[in-house]
Amino acid sequence: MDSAPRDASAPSGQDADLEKALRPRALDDFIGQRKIKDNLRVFITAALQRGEALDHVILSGPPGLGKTTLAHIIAEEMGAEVKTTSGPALDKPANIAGLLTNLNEGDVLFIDEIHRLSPVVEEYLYSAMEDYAIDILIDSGPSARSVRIALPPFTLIGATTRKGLLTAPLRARFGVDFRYDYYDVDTLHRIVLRSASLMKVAIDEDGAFEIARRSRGTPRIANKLLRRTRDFAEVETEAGPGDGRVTRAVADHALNALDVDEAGLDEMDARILLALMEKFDGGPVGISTIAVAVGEDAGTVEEVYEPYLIQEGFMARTPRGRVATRRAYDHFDVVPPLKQSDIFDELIG
Ligand SMILES: Nc1ncnc2c1ncn2[C@@H]1O[C@H](COP(=O)(O)OP(=O)(O)OP(=O)(O)O)[C@@H](O)[C@H]1O
Ligand SMILES: [Mg+2]
Repeated sequence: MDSAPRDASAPSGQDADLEKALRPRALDDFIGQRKIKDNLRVFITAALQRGEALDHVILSGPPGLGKTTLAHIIAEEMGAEVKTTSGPALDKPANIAGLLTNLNEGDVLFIDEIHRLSPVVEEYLYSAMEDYAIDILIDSGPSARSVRIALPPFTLIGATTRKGLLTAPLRARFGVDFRYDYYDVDTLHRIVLRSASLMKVAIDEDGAFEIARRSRGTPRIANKLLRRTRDFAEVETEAGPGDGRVTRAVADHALNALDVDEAGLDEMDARILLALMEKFDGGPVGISTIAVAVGEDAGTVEEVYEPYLIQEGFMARTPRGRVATRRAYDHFDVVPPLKQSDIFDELIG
C-alpha cells in the first residue's frame, strides 16, 4: 500500500530534458493555482523584509501538478540555495544530520515524498524545524551522551502525494500548507500555448484547447501530450499534411492514437471504471480489490487515478467502498444493474 506511486506520465530520456526546459523558473511564469501564488507572494515578501527564512512549507496534491516546480521557484524568489532529497533516500539518521548541518542560513531543504520518511529520521526533523537544532548521540554504552548542535535558520519544503500519511506532529510543524487542485481547462490551455512557444511548435488555439481539455487537469500530462502531438503533426496522416502545425484535427487524431478518450480518460482510467462496472457490479468495492483487478499498485490507483475520476464524477467514495456513478455508465455505454439506481439516488441525496 505505501509503495511509491508509479507515475506513468513522468518523462524519461530526451523528454525529461524537454520537460526541464519547460519548467517555470519564476513565480510569474507559474500559471494558475492563483490562491497559492497570491499567498506565497505575501509570505515571501514579508520574510524578505524581515530578513528571515521563510516558514516551512508543505505542498500536497496528485503527481504532475507542480510541487517540485514550486519548491524551486520559492528558493529562487527567496534568493536561496536549494538542497534536494527525498523521504526514501533518507533512510538513516546520519543522512539527515549530515544534510542539516551543512545548510547555510536561509537555505531551502526540499524533501520530496516526505510521507515516506522513517520515524527516526522524522524525529530529527522535529527539533530542526522548531528550534533550528538537532541532538546527536555521541559514543555508545556508558560514555554515550547527546550533544545539541545549532542549525542556521532554514526553510524545509516538503512535497507529498499523500498528505493523509503524514504524522500529526510533522504536519503541525509546517507554517505554510498548500494543497493543489487539478488545473481547469483554460489554465491548461495557457500552459500548452506557453510550452508550444518554448518548443517552437506551431499550434492553433483550437489544437491547444483540445490537448488542454484531455490532459486530466495535469500540466505534466499536457506537456507530454503536446510532445506526442507534435510528432503526429510532423508526419502526414489523414488528419493533416505533416507540416508540423498542431491543429484541432491533428490533436484529436494524436490523442485517439494515444488512447486518450473524448473525456480525457487514459487507458488505465478506462480499465478501472470498466472493472468497477463489469466485474464488481458497479461497487461498492475496496480500492485494493480494484487495483488487483486492473493489475496496478493500490497506492497508485488511490493517488494517481482515483482523485481525478472522483473530481470528474465518474466514481464516488462511499463508506462501503468505491462505486461507479451514472456518468461512468453513460460514458462507456454500459447498462447499470437495477440495484445501481439506489446508489445513484444515495449519491445525489
Ligand atoms: N503552474 C504551472 N505552470 C506551467 N507549467 C507547469 C506548472 N505546474 C507544472 N508545470 C509543468 O509540469 C511539469 C511537472 O511539474 P512537477 O514536476 O513540479 O510536478 P510534481 O507536482 O512535483 O509531480 P510529482 O508528484 O510527480 O513529483 C513541470 O516540469 C512543468 O513543466
Ligand atoms: Mg515532484
